[in-house]
Amino acid sequence: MGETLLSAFVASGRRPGDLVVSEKVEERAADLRARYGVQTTDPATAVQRAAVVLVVVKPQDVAAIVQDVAPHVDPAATVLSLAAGVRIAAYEDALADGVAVVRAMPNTPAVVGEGMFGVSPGRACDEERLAAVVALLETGGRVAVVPEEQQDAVTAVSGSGPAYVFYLAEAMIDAGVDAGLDRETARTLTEQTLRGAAALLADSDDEPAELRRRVTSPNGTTHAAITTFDEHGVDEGLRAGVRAAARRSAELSGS
Ligand SMILES: NC(=O)C1=CN([C@@H]2O[C@H](COP(=O)(O)OP(=O)(O)OC[C@H]3O[C@@H](n4cnc5c(N)ncnc54)[C@H](O)[C@@H]3O)[C@@H](O)[C@H]2O)C=CC1
Ligand SMILES: O=C(O)[C@@H]1CCC=N1
Repeated sequence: MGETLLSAFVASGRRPGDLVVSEKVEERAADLRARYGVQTTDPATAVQRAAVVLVVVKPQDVAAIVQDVAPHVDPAATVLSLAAGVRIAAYEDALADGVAVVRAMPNTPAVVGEGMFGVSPGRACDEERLAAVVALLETGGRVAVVPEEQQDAVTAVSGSGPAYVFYLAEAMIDAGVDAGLDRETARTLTEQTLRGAAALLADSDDEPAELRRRVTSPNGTTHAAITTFDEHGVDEGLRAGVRAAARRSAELSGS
């Protein structure tokens, strides 16, 4: 995820010389230097002159790294956490007063500049510092600002959401093969249908139910498919799955 953001920053025109990366696996650090032209150093040195400090390690590694860097973070800096389930208070307790904290839940389409970030500002984060973080993340996709209590819902909808779409894609491709298509053609048809439907949804002010109605001829093929989905409880299953993700997110963040 850190590299995804790094590549988005560089692709959007940020100068590699303005970015400092800390990566403990030296081979990986060398690779990042070679491919992006950034400097790498240890975390405490990396944060010293940083206006924005991104924390993109596994949630269980956050406490140790924040402890390490806390004395070196500029009080005027913003710490942006991308770690799932780690609460703003955990950062605020460890960092000096005045350091702004922003918690963000990314998703993997940021790799292609189409990510969705749900961001929540902490108590020391003013409008100006929040706007700077939003502008930074917009290089990797869209940003929605939500209160921290809604981060479990964001995680369930957009954080895990790409996996739900890939799950649908797997089923559509397999069903296409069962219906007689070769796998490559089934993938092309599925891929472009998902892309086209997503673009239409994004472009339209109409509700998804209305867009669906326009595809559905009376007693036609779409009607046959949707009726079968309903008989199999697909809608109910999806809603239950998203609720389970939100519950799991709450458990993981200890709330
Ligand atoms: N919403 C989503 O779809 C996803 C969210 N994430 C979030 O992003 C965060 C990072 O996850 P990944 O990128 O999958 O983890 P990762 O383990 O692939 O990357 C973390 C990197 O940080 C380095 N690192 C760890 N501790 C370090 C230290 N003390 N000093 C310097 N470098 C250190 C590791 O060597 C590793 O290269 C997680 O907290 C996760 O919640 C990650 C992937 C997907
Ligand atoms: O599956 C997970 O727990 C993480 C958080 C959201 C996406 N991946």
